[in-house]
Amino acid sequence: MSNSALQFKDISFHYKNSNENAPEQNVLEKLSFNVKPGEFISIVGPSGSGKSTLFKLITGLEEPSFGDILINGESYDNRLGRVGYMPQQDLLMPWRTILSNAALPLELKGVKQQDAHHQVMGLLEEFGLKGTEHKYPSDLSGGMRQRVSFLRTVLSGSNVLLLDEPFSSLDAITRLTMQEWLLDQWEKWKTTVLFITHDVDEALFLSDRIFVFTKSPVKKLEEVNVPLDRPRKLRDIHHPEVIQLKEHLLDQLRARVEL
Ligand SMILES: Nc1ncnc2c1ncn2[C@@H]1O[C@H](COP(=O)(O)OP(=O)(O)OP(=O)(O)O)[C@@H](O)[C@H]1O
Repeated sequence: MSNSALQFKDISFHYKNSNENAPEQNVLEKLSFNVKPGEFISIVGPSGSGKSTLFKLITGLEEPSFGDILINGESYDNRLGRVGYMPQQDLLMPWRTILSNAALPLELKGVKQQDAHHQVMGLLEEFGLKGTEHKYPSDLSGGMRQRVSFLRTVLSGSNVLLLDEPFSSLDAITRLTMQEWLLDQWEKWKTTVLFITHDVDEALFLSDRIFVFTKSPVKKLEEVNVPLDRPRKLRDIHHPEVIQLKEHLLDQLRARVEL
């Protein structure tokens, strides 16, 4: 097994400009980093700093202008479908039951509907969704819908999951419950997670490392290691060392916003 779940080697990227005479502005420039299997990485940075662009490159929706992206040590001509992606909004289909929503990635991979449903039924309890199989998305709370969305992402079968601000639309209490729930799930499935968030507390509670996008274009990755053991409790982020780290992160982010 490769000791890298995701590797960026000298990645540069710019969006094509509709005005051919305008200079091309790199969003990422010769960016390199390595994520080890099983790591939980959060990405924080102000609006427009390139977080979503990073995800678009990993999923293969965009191609780098230079450099190489490796998933589990391999470089692919087409990365689409190689990683699991969970968007900010759950994107569940309102006309499909929870069972058939969750089974969708399996069916897309060619698994027979009956087998896909059987597999999902075996997982609903573990995802805190027991008894919801015949309900519709509108019958569920926001937190439960995000659990279905996460189940769907896990069923993509990839060991690398990209989660794009998955809890940002939830109320504060549900959000905290979901953060603890996500850590339990991550420990259970032993996946590698990249998690975009605007919430520094959330990043500190969840992550092994935090990537901070401060300068544009993103060249060298600013990163911090979170000095907390696992399993974690929410109160752990009030540890003096973590509070100091939070101040440091906020200073970095403020410096960028004031540019
Ligand atoms: N499709 C596109 N075409 C041209 N420029 C784009 C496109 N998408 C994003 N950009 C630009 O690329 C830069 C990075 O944008 P990106 O969406 O990656 O930032 P972000 O950190 O995810 O922001 P947010 O937190 O608001 O989602 C910004 O300057 C943005 O305007």
